[in-house]
Amino acid sequence: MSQTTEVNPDLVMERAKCNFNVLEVTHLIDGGEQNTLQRKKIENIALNDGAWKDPIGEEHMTPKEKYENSVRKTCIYGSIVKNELAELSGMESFGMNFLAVRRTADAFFKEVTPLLQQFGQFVPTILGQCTPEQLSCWLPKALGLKIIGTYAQTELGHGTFIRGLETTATYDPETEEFVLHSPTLSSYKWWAGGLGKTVNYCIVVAQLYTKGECHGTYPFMVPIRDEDTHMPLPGIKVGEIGPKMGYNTGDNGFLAFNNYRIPRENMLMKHAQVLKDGTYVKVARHGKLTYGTMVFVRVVLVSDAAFNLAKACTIAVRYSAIRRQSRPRPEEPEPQVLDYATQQHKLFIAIATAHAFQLCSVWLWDSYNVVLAQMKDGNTDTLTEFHALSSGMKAISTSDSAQLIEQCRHACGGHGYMISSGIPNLYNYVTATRTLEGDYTVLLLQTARFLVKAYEQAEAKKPLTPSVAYLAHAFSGRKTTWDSSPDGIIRSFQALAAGKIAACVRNIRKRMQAGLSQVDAWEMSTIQLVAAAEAHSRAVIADTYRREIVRLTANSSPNVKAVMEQLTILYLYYWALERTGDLLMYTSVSEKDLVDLQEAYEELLLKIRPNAVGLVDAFDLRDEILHSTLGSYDGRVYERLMEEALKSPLNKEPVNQAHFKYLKPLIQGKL
Ligand SMILES: CCCCCCCC/C=C\CCCCCCCCCCC/C=C/C(=O)SCCNC(=O)CCNC(=O)[C@H](O)C(C)(C)COP(=O)(O)OP(=O)(O)OC[C@H]1O[C@@H](n2cnc3c(N)ncnc32)[C@H](O)[C@@H]1OP(=O)(O)O
Ligand SMILES: Cc1cc2nc3c(=O)[nH]c(=O)nc-3n(C[C@H](O)[C@H](O)[C@H](O)COP(=O)(O)OP(=O)(O)OC[C@H]3O[C@@H](n4cnc5c(N)ncnc54)[C@H](O)[C@@H]3O)c2cc1C
Repeated sequence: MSQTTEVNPDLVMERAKCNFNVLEVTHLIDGGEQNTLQRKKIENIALNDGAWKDPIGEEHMTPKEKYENSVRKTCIYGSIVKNELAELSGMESFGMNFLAVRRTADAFFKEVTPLLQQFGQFVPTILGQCTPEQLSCWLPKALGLKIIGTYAQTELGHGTFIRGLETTATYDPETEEFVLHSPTLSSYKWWAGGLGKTVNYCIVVAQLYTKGECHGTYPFMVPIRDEDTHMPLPGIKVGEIGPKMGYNTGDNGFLAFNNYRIPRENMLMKHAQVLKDGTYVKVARHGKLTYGTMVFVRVVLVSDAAFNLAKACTIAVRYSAIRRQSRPRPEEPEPQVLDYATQQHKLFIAIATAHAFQLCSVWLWDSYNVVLAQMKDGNTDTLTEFHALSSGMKAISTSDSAQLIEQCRHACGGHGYMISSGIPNLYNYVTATRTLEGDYTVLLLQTARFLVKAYEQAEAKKPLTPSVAYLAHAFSGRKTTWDSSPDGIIRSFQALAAGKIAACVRNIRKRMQAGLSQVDAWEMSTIQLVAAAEAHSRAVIADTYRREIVRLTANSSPNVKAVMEQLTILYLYYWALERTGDLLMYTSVSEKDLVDLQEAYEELLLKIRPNAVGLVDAFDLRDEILHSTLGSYDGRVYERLMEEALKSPLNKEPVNQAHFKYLKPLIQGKL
């Protein structure tokens, strides 16, 4: 935690008020004291020297300067953390070092590094899609940054619908090569991070053709730039796609092929092979194993959502503690805005949600490792459920985080709109994660597919997998009894998920009986299917959060236990109150129960209030990582805002030339 000599007196007072051991909660969030120590060690090594600091604020740079500055910092950061990056050589070991490296990277990059995809997708695809020989050839090069790569799947015309990709990879047995071709403008690869200017290699997803037959999409390792001159290779057209809402230091690019040849060995052949004579051999037992990188990144994005939300609430809570506004009691000074119940309503759910997503991400990661281990033994049975689970969690966590980060901006009033508050960059980053790696709606519809099948299993009294075991109770014919205990509320969330899934199934059947095809009946029901998948995912998140907190605080000190319990209950009450209509429909909840619940929620806000600053301090986010005038540990908000204002290039001269060039002639009536 960064310390300065002068700390805003309101923050000093808040920290004195906090009744729990902040460090104990930090350990809990990090997954143990050892992890905290290791994270801090990496942060200290990376951040204590400062050579990476921006010469001028990045927001004042041109796009070209921003990009070049980001590459500069990437190289400094890469040299500092190269040992930690090597840890990636086994996906299972994606542990604390990797998370600490990802977290510390944010001190260097307010937006993103052009090498994000090198570690977020390129290396994971090599790990997940290569044969052992390919792995030993490419993995050391990628980890050692001898080759720099990205993952180019999305095209101008298709992102969601992978089977609709148009880029072709046609095998030529004469030369034992694949010929990559982009037949149309819509087939141009589009979006891949780092592709515009940075990478020299690219994993390209293309339709595989051999012996005149198309076998679907597969990944190919494709050199696109000369390893010495960095010039695009003949047959390659590559460039950057232009300014975006965020990710502007990430040089997302486009790429097209003109009958471009690569050796046969460059098809990533873990799941299917093309033999020298062009024979296609399918190895995988599950049809979607080539989608593996997406599953991996979706899991990572849940932890990313938690981390970025933690940053936003640290900023907004600290700022709300030092910001004083209005005078409800004329005889008293202006209160801290954090004392307003409406402000607490905006912010405490953000803290609880950051905890919920953090714990769910660890649980999801552990479940993923179980699935990977089973797949190593040839068993892909659990992949479908895991795909449904990770799709739903990715959709909800990225979407809720973006919305809550925006809520944190609202909580910071006008100053939250300043780039220097740190919140706009956070929002721009996180809101993109709702779309990338599978759009929100599209992923929830994947979850819904699984839920409808699970419902049919339950109906037929067949065994159910753990995440949908609650469906077994969906056929009692009675409404679930409302009970405002934590377990009772979770049961109600499950009941309303079950009720919504049942309604979808009924609707689909009714529409099919009325003569619609299965596809049309499904399509007509998709609004409800998305709502059902959302309800299911929320029930899983609420249940996991509650279970994990109970488990992790079993030996905690009483005050830590109490405040963690308060946050989980706040989370449950908040979502119950957000879904009162659904609860009335699917449970026995009464009007009085809901009035009581609202009152209990408001009382809970008051209980959490004295610990609010302590709770965000426990996220232990260094000022360098927060990049915020409003959220620094010392709370010197107004001084920092003024310092940043003075850095504006417009303040470098007393009068701007535009005055003489345009305004003066206008004022003088000469225009
Ligand atoms: C030098 C030092 C510098 C250091 C700096 C380092 C700092 C950083 C450190 C570390 C990095 C950490 C990383 C952090 C964060 C990572 C961010 C990375 C950036 C990401 C940028 C974005 C990238 C992208 O977006 S890549 C493109 C992603 N694209 C998509 O996601 C497309 C979405 N579409 C789909 O997934 C599919 O098309 C579909 C699922 C919607 C439909 O597929 P389709 O084939 O049509 O399937 P369908 O016929 O509908 O059948 C569905 C059945 O298939 C099953 N199924 C579908 N998908 C899967 C799956 N993945 N797994 C298993 N099963 C699947 C499904 O269940 C259906 O089964 P059923 O039985 O038939 O019902
Ligand atoms: C910042 C950023 C970085 C990216 N990085 C990469 C990268 O490195 N590599 C890469 O390959 N790609 C990358 N992408 C692309 C990303 O994966 C796609 O944008 C994403 O998968 C969404 O696909 P789309 O753009 O085709 O959206 P579309 O599918 O065109 O979505 C448009 C709308 O249609 C809806 N829709 C689409 N299909 C359906 C359906 N079946 N049912 C109901 N509604 C539907 C969606 O919900 C959405 O509202 C990146 C994107 C962004 C924004």
